[in-house]
Amino acid sequence: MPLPKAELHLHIEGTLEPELAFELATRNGVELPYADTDELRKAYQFEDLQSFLNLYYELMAVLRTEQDFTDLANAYLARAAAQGVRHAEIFFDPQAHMARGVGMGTVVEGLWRALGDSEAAHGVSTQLIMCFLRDESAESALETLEAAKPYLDRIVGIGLDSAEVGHPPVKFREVYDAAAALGLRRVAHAGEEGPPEYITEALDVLGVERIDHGLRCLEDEALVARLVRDRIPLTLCPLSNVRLRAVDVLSEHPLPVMMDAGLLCTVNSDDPAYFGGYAGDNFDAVRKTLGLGEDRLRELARNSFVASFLEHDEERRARYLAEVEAYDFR
Ligand SMILES: Nc1ncnc2[nH]cnc12
Ligand SMILES: [Zn+2]
Repeated sequence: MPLPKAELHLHIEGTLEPELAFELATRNGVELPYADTDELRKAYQFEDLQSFLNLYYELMAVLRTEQDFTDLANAYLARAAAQGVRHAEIFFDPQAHMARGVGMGTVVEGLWRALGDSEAAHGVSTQLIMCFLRDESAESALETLEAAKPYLDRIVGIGLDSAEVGHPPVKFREVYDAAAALGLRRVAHAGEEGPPEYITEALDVLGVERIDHGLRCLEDEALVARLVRDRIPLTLCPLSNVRLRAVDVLSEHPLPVMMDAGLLCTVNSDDPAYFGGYAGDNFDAVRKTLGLGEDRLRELARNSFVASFLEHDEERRARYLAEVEAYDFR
């Protein structure tokens, strides 16, 4: 049995495996510019975040109907469950679909058909976090929040993703204020490729409760001290960082340094279909390559539930935490 964990940084569109992409392309009559799954997999060589995003957005063209989103989410939940994920807070990118004429309702209802059954079908509790694309305009983000209003009972919070450099958090002050007024939780990608100032700004201007990635906080000692003091969780994604060249090789990933510094770190998969592994694979990789011992692995699993948005169900959080403490690594 794998170590129980929560996944807090997972883009559902980034779980689109080549096989499902081709299946949906056939179902929807969408032409993909790749002969087969092998050729597609060969395109998974990325130089940076943008080179990945280009393929990520291109492949989304196969997602058209509610059923497509249901199938996508069910495939992820089955894989996540097999790797010990007990709770998943799942990002989705509505603007990337609405730009193709796929409505907010299609996306949310489609995902919800899988998420609503997930506890019974997969043993995984779930929440949805709607992300705004930071390389789109602030007005577009506001329109997206407006379009989500009929579905807010299914959305726990908002996030900020896509191309980071040149799109500072402050650009989204208004939509984050509006979301907070609606009672939505707030997170944002910051310090993946962007500077540590973006992390500070996400905290001060957007009022985020967790930082997605946050890797570059290490360049600012005072910021690290603040993140430690305020117990701000970081949703790290080690395999993603290697594939997108935020770190050169996994053996040089700063996760152990960050944990030693007292940061509240979690380990997640980001876009597992593209980066070579799901949540459990990320745990396995840091265990083997970074030599993390049982105490550290248990700490990461504990942190994932501490950092999760389970305030509406503290009994459940306590149950998950008890599973982590009782876990026998042998
Ligand atoms: N790692 C990542 N960073 C920013 N935006 C993303 N969208 C999907 N994956 C992302
Ligand atoms: Zn991400």
